[in-house]
Amino acid sequence: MRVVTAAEMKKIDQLAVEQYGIPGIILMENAGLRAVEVIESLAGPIQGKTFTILVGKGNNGGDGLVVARHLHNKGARVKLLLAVKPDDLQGDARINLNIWQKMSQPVFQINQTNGINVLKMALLNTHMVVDALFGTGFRGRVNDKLGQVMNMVNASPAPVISIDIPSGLEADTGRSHGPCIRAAHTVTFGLPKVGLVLEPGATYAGTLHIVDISLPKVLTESSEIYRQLLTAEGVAAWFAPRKPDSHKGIYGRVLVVAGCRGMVGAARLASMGALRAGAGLVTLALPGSLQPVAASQMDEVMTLGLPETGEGSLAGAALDLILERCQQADALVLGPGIGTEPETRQWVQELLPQLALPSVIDADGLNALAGAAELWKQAKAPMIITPHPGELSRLLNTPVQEIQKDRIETARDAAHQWKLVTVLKGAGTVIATPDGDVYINPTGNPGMATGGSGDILAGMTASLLAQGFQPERAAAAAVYLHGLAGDLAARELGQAGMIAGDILRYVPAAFKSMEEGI
Ligand SMILES: NC(=O)C1=CN([C@@H]2O[C@H](COP(=O)(O)OP(=O)(O)OC[C@H]3O[C@@H](n4cnc5c(N)ncnc54)[C@H](O)[C@@H]3O)[C@@H](O)[C@H]2O)[C@@H](O)CC1
Ligand SMILES: [K+]
Repeated sequence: MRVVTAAEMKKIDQLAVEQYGIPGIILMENAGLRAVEVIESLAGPIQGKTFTILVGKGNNGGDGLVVARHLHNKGARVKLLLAVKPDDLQGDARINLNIWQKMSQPVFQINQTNGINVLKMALLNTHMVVDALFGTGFRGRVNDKLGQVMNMVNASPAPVISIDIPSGLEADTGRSHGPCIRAAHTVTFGLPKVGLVLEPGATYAGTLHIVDISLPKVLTESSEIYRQLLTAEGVAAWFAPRKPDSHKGIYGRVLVVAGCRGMVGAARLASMGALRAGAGLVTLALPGSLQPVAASQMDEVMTLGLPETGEGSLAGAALDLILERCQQADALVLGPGIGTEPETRQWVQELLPQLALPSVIDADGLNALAGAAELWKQAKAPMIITPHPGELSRLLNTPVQEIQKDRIETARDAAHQWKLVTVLKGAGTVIATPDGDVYINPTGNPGMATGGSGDILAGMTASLLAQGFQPERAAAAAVYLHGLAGDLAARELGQAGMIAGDILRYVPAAFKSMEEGI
């Protein structure tokens, strides 16, 4: 599903009206009706319930007026508060205000002297607050009076449902520059807006309901919109069912080059991540002295001990052996826990241009390339890099704050510049392709900010590469399923106490949940 900026959504709305002849007021009516359906699904029968509806002057307010009318018709008590003077409303929003007034329904104005008191009383006795103050046309910050209103609504115990986007939120960034509604639910129209899927906007929006308002599919599926939200259906469609006459050779061989003294766990987690994501065979290549312990911990993974330095990291002498093993593998994971010795940096830089199999470069593999990222351009096969903001900061020589300011465009630039799939980890992981497409991941939770979580992802990604996935799909599907495994683990165990091993244990359940979620 595509994810749009405010300008892109506005253009789609405009084309729907001007090119396809769908009257704007029909779109508004559909928006309001769909919002009422969501409200009904959350609140149960509407008859006799009380709703407080906050209405702004733009089309978002117009949607709120449609909601008010239908809730009233279904027997609700509706308290409608306007943030502006009635005469400030124009166009379709004005038409809907007129209809509401002709139905002899009262309109309260927040700006009148007793406006705040009316709101205070309303909030004491309401089942739900409908926030239709601002939509995608919002810019900057609200004035103090509206700020006070928003703070009162946020402090009220009644659940808030935001229309299209929480008021006060910037649709293009997911940030707010002042007070902002914190919704329990958001009903958004046609397509999700960027600000609803990036943090902190995603948290402000609560549960997201994406509803159809009859916009033509050619507009909502236009390939001009380069951002997509990963969904269970979308990801599941990339997987073919296992053939009855399967054998392990079909599901690919993964070579994991990982681990050093003190970081054998990273190697283990990456290897097990590859197996849990379905690879047929996984071989772990690691410093020779660590082989016995790794082998004793994992029955299902083959191990290969390689020459090591005095400090217990893979030595330069391992390079040829790694290249030899690469010839027997379908995909490679390079980097988890290989350490940061200068010798490591050297052999990684030598290895990279010689790689001829699809590879995932992670963790210390990335650190070894800080200042030498251009080497990627010499690789002979597709590559995926999986940096967290700190690692990308070292690769780009850009401060972390700059990267976090615009995660989508930063990842997109990196993917374009280096011609490889770039997975920028963190809340709302972004997967960018060299062609300029971007996937945004909605799964995952703060409990996954725990050592070893990324090693599992690297293994899962290589696993899908080995199973024949195109690099961008391997990366996107692995990120989605890894996050889902984390969500399932958190649901069972809580965020604070879960560890990487728990994420690993829930990877099979994540696959199952994705398949069943269709
Ligand atoms: N055909 C369409 O365009 C449709 C639009 N829809 C709704 O329309 C919304 C977009 O409508 P609009 O473009 O009218 O935008 P909004 O409804 O977000 O309202 C913007 C209004 O608020 C004012 N404003 C912006 N920032 C402000 C600030 N900081 N303080 C005070 N006032 C501020 C603007 O000057 C403008 O008058 C969508 O979010 C959606 O809810 C839906 O009705 C479906 C159809
Ligand atoms: K809103």
